[in-house]
Amino acid sequence: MEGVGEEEMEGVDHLAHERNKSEFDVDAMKIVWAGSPHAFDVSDRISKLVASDPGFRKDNRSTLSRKELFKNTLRKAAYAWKTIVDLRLSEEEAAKLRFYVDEPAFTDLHWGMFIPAIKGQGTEEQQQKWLPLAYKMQIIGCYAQTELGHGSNVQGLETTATFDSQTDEFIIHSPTLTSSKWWPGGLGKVATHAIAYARLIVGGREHGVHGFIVQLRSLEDHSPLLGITVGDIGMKFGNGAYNTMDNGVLQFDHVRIPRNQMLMRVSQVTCEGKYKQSDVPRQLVYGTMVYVRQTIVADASCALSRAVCIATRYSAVRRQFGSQNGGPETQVIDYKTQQSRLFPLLASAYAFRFIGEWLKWLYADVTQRLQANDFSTLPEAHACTAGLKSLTTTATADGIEECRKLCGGHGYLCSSGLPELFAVYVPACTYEGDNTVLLLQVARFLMKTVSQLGSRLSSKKPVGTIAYMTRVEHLMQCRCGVQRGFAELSADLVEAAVAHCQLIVVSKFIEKLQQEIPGKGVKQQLEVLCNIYALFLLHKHQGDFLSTGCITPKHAALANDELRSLYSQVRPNAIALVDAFNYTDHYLGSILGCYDGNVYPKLYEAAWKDPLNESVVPDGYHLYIRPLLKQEIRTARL
Ligand SMILES: CC/C=C\C/C=C\C/C=C\C/C=C\CCCCC(=O)SCCNC(=O)CCNC(=O)[C@H](O)C(C)(C)COP(=O)(O)OP(=O)(O)OC[C@H]1O[C@@H](n2cnc3c(N)ncnc32)[C@H](O)[C@@H]1OP(=O)(O)O
Ligand SMILES: Cc1cc2nc3c(=O)[nH]c(=O)nc-3n(C[C@H](O)[C@H](O)[C@H](O)COP(=O)(O)OP(=O)(O)OC[C@H]3O[C@@H](n4cnc5c(N)ncnc54)[C@H](O)[C@@H]3O)c2cc1C
Repeated sequence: MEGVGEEEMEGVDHLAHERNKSEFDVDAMKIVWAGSPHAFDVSDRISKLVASDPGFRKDNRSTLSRKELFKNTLRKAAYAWKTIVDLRLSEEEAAKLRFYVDEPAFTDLHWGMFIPAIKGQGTEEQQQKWLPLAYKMQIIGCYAQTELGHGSNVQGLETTATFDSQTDEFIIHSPTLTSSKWWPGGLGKVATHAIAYARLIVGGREHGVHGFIVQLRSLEDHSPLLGITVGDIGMKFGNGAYNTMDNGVLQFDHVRIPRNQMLMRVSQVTCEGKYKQSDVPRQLVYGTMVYVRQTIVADASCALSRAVCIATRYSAVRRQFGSQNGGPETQVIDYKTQQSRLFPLLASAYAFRFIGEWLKWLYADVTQRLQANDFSTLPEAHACTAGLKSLTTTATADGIEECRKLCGGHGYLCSSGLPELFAVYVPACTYEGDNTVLLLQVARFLMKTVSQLGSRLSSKKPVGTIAYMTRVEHLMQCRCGVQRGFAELSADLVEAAVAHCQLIVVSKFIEKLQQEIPGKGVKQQLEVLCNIYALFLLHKHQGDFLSTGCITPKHAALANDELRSLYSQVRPNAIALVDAFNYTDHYLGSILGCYDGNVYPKLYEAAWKDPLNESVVPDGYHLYIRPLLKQEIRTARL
């Protein structure tokens, strides 16, 4: 291009000088981030497959209407399914392909909730009947629990399921407006079936909330079945964002289903109308939520790492102030304020990755125990998944917004990828359990644990976390010691719950570093990030730590000094640490975060593609602006 300097030419890696500073083996770190060489291979291969296929294009979303956007999402979902079938992708590869397509869609709930609910709460017979249909996508399911009037309070759900022993059926009914199912993803326009949660009534007696498989639409022409009223609940936060998902509203008008469509692993109703509760905790009916919460923690590390990758690369590209004798201005990544905002988020992305790995292990362990009717770790699994889902999604949503601000004005452009990432991600603080409500569950678990174990919550933590453990115990003692009710102290107890979850994240990061971690300099980099995560939180909450007496103001000052030193150690490795996420430019969807750092020409080129620039004189000029300019409207009545 004429007049284009070397610094703006395509094909040049404008971040090469940054990559050359790296002090560790980036390829080895890619394996650590992916979880294993196999996981890296699958992830790398599938992400490139998606990035190279025009059928998965996503750069035009912000210019589509809601109906065009939704139809495009259906096209992509069908295209993804065809790709999976044609290429005979494994379940793992297929899940990765849906992840890298990167568009909220009904498939999230079909694969992420409908199928797990049947696997977790269905009998063997029910699994054998419904799972093959669901795996082949011959039925499309959603998870219909939340209602217009109740979401957090599951036991307050109003939909009824009344057993009719004459016909061996359940009658599913929405008795009130507030009992309308409201929010389930995929429900509005696509799902043919739902796992619907309703109050079970047998012989005039209520037995609490249970799950039922209900067909919603004809498999012939997709029309809603008799007694089913279903639709979309309307536009949501942001323009494109989550509006690719048909979150729906559903009302049942005395819909009849066979008795064998009640999920009966936890409880049963016999054809004689006898209600039987298996000798398993009724909370297993909540099992799908526990499963999704642990996947959401892993998803938090993905979302936060995307935002941090964009902000880190752009912070290395962007120069502002500091020019000496006409030389280049200073890279904003070299400002200590930029580092003190960005690097704790980089450390958090890695911390959440590892806690997500541990939580996946914990969930698998509790699932295995449940199969042997060992329910001993269910309360801890619930508290951990609830608390870590709350902690990581809050930190990630706040972190994505901070990354947008770290990119200055250009961070506010859709082409930065950050507004869309925030808009799609932020409901994670609400769905699968409002984050405060979930922390109250953790607080309840801590109260019970303290009352059972006395002051020491657990001695099973690495030495480096003594301060964190003491902080939790101190916060709990301050609350439990006071003779006031849980409700009165709930705001304080939630703080203790957050402290407990932060203790878990720090201790699992330290445990991760006790493992064999191959690659030159890799473990050293992770140790730096672990220390940043732990010391940043200690600095942020130093009031708590000082009040325990286990650190002094001098310790707090030393911790802050150490943080600055750690930021300096990260600085030369920052670009390599985000390269280790191995995201394609397609998946990042960000000009500011593009791999080659050639930002300005891409920003400029993208601007002219906006539909508003299809004409140099905008529609409306002659009708509204020209009269204004010509003052022909002076007499017009405004
Ligand atoms: C789709 C996902 C795909 C992939 C995932 C990857 C990334 C994510 C990306 C996108 C996600 C896509 C779409 C979003 C999907 C969102 C779907 C939803 O939102 S589904 C609806 C979610 N709804 C909730 O989470 C409701 C929250 N409320 C509750 O869980 C409960 O009401 C409550 C708050 C726990 C209260 O329960 P309850 O009223 O029964 O009573 P108690 O508090 O007294 O508890 C009694 C007793 O039970 C224990 N307990 C409670 N819950 C559980 C549990 N889940 N497991 C085990 N034990 C539980 C509790 O501790 C008490 O024990 P006790 O103290 O008595 O010993
Ligand atoms: C994008 C999106 C997708 C969703 N997908 C699905 C889906 O597929 N299937 C499905 O079933 N649902 C879905 N939901 C619904 C979601 O699960 C609920 O919105 C969520 O559980 C929160 O419940 P709520 O809306 O009733 O909030 P509420 O509980 O009404 O929360 C409102 C406020 O009240 C506070 N509050 C509530 N109870 C207490 C308490 N006991 N103590 C202190 N404070 C309290 C909360 O902290 C919050 O500040 C989705 C929601 C969203 C936003």
